[in-house]
Amino acid sequence: MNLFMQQAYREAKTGMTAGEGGPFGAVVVREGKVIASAHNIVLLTQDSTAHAEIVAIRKAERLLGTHDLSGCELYTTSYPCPMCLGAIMWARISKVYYGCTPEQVSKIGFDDKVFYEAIEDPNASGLISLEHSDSGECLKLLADWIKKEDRKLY
Ligand SMILES: Nc1nc2[nH]cnc2c(=O)[nH]1
Repeated sequence: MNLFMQQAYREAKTGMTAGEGGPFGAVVVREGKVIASAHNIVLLTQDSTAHAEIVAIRKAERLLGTHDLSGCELYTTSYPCPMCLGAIMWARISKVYYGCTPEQVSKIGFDDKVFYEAIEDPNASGLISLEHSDSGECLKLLADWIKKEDRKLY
């Protein structure tokens, strides 16, 4: 096994053995060096967003003092769920190595694949209702932002 994937694997094993979360680990690497590694801590922290990839990204960003992880790679023991894939893209990580597939993860009861299917048409999924509301007022925020001279896009 690749050394970075080995570290992600050990993270996953440690986390699940301790009862901190599901069997998932992730490592952020830059120029061949580990910047941060983490495992899923959803159960430990009672935080549904504390997936291995998100925790690793947060640690790496805190350590490097930036929200921009371009040039970094991510090793994760399973294919990222839709939330993590979004976080990975927001962090500008452009290379991901994954171990298990969403199909394999779904076989042990996690909903990663279900959510991927729902995202294609959330309102038709039966899982969630998304309703457009107060658009005029909210649009003012965007107008204010575009007028803000010191705005920083990320
Ligand atoms: N890739 C991945 N899938 C998950 N599904 C539930 N939790 C996780 C996680 O931490 N990582």
